[in-house]
Amino acid sequence: MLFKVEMKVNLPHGMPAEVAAEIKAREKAYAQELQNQGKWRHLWRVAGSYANVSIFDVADNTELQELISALPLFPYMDISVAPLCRHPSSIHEDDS
Ligand SMILES: O=C(O)CC1=CCC(=O)O1
Repeated sequence: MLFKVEMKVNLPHGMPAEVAAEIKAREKAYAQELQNQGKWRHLWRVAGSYANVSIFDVADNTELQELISALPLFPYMDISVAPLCRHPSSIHEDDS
């Protein structure tokens, strides 16, 4: 199942820089692991914002919840999720 996931990062202003850097490093490693597994298909920065738009390819809602809630930045993000299905006008046969 494909899901569009929008994540907006809101780190506390008082968070020490080294703590933020350590969380971001763990976030990057985890995100790249999921991309290598094919579960995090797209990861795009929203220009001008500390936010991303992502496409996840997972078995079901439960797997998505497990993956997202394990993100190191999870406590500091506003996240919205939308399920996707194939558009009838799409020419890309792998859109499923
Ligand atoms: O910077 C972000 O948008 C949050 C994030 C998600 C995966 C990652 O490496 O950073």
